[in-house]
Amino acid sequence: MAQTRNNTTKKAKAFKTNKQIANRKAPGKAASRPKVDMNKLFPPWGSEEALNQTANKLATDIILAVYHDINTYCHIERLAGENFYNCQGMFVNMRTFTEGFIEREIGNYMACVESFKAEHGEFQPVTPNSRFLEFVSALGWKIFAICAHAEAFRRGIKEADDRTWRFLIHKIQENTLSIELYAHSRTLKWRNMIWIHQGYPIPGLPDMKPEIETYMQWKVDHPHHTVITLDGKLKEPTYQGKLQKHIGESIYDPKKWGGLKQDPTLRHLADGSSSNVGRICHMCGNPASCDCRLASRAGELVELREYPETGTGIRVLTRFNRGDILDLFVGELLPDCVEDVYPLSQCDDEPYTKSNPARPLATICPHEFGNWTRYISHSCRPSTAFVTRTIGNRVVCTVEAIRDIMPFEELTVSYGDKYWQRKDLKCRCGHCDGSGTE
Ligand SMILES: C[S@@+](CC[C@H](N)C(=O)[O-])C[C@H]1O[C@@H](n2cnc3c(N)ncnc32)[C@H](O)[C@@H]1O
Repeated sequence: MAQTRNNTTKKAKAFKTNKQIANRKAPGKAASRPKVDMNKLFPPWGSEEALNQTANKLATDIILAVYHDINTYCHIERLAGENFYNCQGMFVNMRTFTEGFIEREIGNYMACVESFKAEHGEFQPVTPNSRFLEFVSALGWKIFAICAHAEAFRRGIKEADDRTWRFLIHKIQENTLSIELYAHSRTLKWRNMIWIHQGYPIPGLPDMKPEIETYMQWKVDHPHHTVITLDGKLKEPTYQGKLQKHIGESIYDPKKWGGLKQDPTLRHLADGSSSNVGRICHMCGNPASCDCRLASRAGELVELREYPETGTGIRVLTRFNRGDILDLFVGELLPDCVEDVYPLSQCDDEPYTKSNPARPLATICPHEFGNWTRYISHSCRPSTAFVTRTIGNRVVCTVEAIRDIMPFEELTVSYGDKYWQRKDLKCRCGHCDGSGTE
C-alpha cells in the first residue's frame, strides 16, 4: 500500500498526478464526470419521488439507530457488570424499556384478538393495522426481539407513517443476517426478552419456541473475526490459511528488531526524554509526549463483508462526515516490508518534500494481527485516506473520511499508483481502466 505522508503534500501530489494522467490519456479533453440529474436529486416538493426520498431517509435513520442502540445496550451491560459508575441504573432502565415494549405489543395484540373473538365468536388471524403482527409474521420473533432494543424502532412501529414503515420493513428484511450477526457478536441476550411468552400460543403468529431454541452456529470472540459472504454465509477472515486476529494497538516485538528495545514510533525514550519523533499532538497540541488517545468508535459501526470484485471489504453501518478520523491503521511494527498485500510504511510526521522526504520509521504489517482498517478496498475515487499524525505518545497512521460517507456504503481508500504498477493485479474499482489511476 501507499506510504503515509503529510496531508497537504499528499493532496498536492495526488492533484499533480491526476492532472498528468488526464493529459496523458485524453489530450485536449477535460476529464468527464458523470452528470448529476438535479430533478432526481431534489424532486419537486410533494411529488411521489420526494415523499419516497423522505420516507427512505427516515427508515435508514431508524435501522442505523438499531445498530447503534444494540451496540450501546451491550456496552452498558458490560460496564454495569463491572460496577462502572452509574451504569447499573442506566442498564436496568434500558432493559425495562425493552421488556415493557414487548409486553405491551403482545398484550395489545392479544386484547384485539380476544375482543374480536368475543364479538364474532371465532378467532380471526388478521388483526387490522397491526404492525406488530406484520413484522413478526414477515421477520420472526428473533429479529423483533433484537430490534426492540432500539428506541427508534419502538417509536417507529407506533409513529412512523405507512410509507416509512414499508421502507423500514424492506431494509430490515435486506439486512436480517447483518442485524442478527451484529447482535450475536456483541452477545445481545434477546432470548431473555421473549422467554416468558414461549409457554402459551399467540394465535395467528409463528411459534416462538423453535426460534428461541435455535442458536447461531458461530463463535463469539470479536465482531471483526467474521465476514458475511456473497451467498449469505459466514466465514473467518484468513491470510495464507491463518485467522487474521484483531488487535487494538500496534505490536512492537524487540526480537524482530535485532533486540532494539525502543519502538521507533514512540515520541519519548525509556528515560522520558524526547526521541525526536513526531511533531505536536493532533488532539491537544502538546509538543511533548502526552497521554492523548484516539477515542474512535467507528470500528463498532462497520462490518466485514465480501464484495464480488475485491474480496473482503468494509461496509459502514452509520454515516460519517468528511474530516472524521475513523480509526488507526494498526499491525505488527517491522523493520522491513515482508509482503505486499497489506503493509503500510509508517513515516515520521514531518512536512514532506521531494528533496526532503519524510523519514521512514517502520512497516505496519497487519496480515496476521491488525484491525478492520486492513480490509478497506482500493478505489480510484476513495472515500477515506491514510494520514500520518502525531497522537499522544506516538506517530500513527489514521484512516480519515475525505468526503461524507453514506450508510451501507463500502469504504474505500487509495493504495497509491505504485500498488497497481508493481503487482500482477488489475484494479476493479469500476472508476478506472484497471490501471489503478482514474
Ligand atoms: C489490503 S487487502 C484488502 C482486503 C482483501 N480484499 C481481502 O480479501 O483480504 C488488498 C487486496 O484486496 C484486493 N483489492 C482491494 N481493492 C481492490 C480493487 N480496487 N481491485 C481489485 N482488487 C482489490 C486485492 O486482492 C488486494 O491485493
